[in-house]
Amino acid sequence: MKFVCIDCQKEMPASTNTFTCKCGGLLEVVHDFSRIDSEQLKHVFTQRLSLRTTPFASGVWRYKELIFPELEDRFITTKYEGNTGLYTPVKLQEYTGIQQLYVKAQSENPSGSFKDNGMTVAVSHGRSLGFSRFACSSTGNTSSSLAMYAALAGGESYVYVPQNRISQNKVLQTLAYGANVIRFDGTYDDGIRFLRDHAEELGLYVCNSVNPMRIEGQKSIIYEIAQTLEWKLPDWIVVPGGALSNATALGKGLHDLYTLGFIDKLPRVAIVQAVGASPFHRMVVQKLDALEPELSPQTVASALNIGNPPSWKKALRMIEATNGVTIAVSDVEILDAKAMVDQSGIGCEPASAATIAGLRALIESNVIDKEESALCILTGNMLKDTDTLYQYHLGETPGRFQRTIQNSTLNPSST
Ligand SMILES: Cc1ncc(COP(=O)(O)O)c(C=O)c1O
Ligand SMILES: N[C@@H](CCOP(=O)(O)O)C(=O)O
Repeated sequence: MKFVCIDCQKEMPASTNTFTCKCGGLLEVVHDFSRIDSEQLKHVFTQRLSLRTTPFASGVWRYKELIFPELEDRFITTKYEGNTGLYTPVKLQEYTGIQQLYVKAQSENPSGSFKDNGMTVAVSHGRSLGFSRFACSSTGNTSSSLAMYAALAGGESYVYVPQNRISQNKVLQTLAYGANVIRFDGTYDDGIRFLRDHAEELGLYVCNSVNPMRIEGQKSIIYEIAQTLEWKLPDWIVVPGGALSNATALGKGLHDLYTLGFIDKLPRVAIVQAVGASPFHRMVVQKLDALEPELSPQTVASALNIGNPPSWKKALRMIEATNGVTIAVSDVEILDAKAMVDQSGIGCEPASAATIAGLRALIESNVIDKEESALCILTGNMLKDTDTLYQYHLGETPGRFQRTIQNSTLNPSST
């Protein structure tokens, strides 16, 4: 395993805490899979499904050979993440208009979001390099996940969170896990810039998705989906787009599965952004040469409040490789889709529901045919942002699927 710069192709050992090449490009992990026997490995992955308490019971470390084969098991910090539910909710099928719909509930991860798939690998990599101080810039989910794994590893976490437009619940979850929470006036993008410039001098191991080990962990999401579906993926995979780590990891995982012969066809991918934070979508539809950052991203889906997604080049490569598409949806569309996800019994936070809103819009505009099959990745838990829930159902936020609380005198005739 080595790190390779995606811009100048310079190679470096994977035993480094520097995730940006001298030329400014992001690094990615390159494995040597030439000695892998895919059929035998499939068998091993199936056997590990029945494990309960070894690291291989994790839905990430089950695939260790494809993620971080060199890691000594004593460095693995795991909460048995992954192994999340794959559902086929009729309500969402009807709402989006597609005939076959799957949703993958990464919200069922231990800290409540998809970040755990990546964080277990980043923290384990950091530990193997001798780090015990971990850091991130975050809108709240990365920080909750990092705080949880750092605590589990007996280390310390330093998390930089924007003062405004993020969910209080996520900050509290982070704090409660014991993190050092540093609030600042700015956005996720400013925090990333700060860590890029200062993490090394502060002795901090950076756990954001600029760290290629995060991406290695997150690609297990598509491995797990493929294994559950007996290595046959739906026609479309739909992911939300903020910093674009989901999109990047999905691209890398699909590439692995296809080149190793685990799947014989690549699905198409749709990335859904929020209208108020959609620089990647704008770049794709306007065929711009480079991403033009959005200086003041603003969406109710606070996890998507990212104006300068670091991984845009990796995500673009994935869109090209899968003949993918991008779309932006409004806050109202996101909140109505979220209400439908919640009322289907699965539940998710606003950023995740962007996938359902996006799928619905792509079907309405005939980009996706309703006869095709699709899978939406639901990235975060519905209790991650109760302020937005309150505002939608009991406050002033417009929408179509509000529920009300009835007052009662506990008289049976009132039910
Ligand atoms: C719940 C949730 N959904 C979606 C996203 C956006 O995903 P990505 O940054 O990988 O594009 C985030 C934040 O990254 C998130 O926390
Ligand atoms: N929504 C994210 C922001 C992106 O973070 P990264 O870990 O992909 O760099 C968060 O939860 O902080």
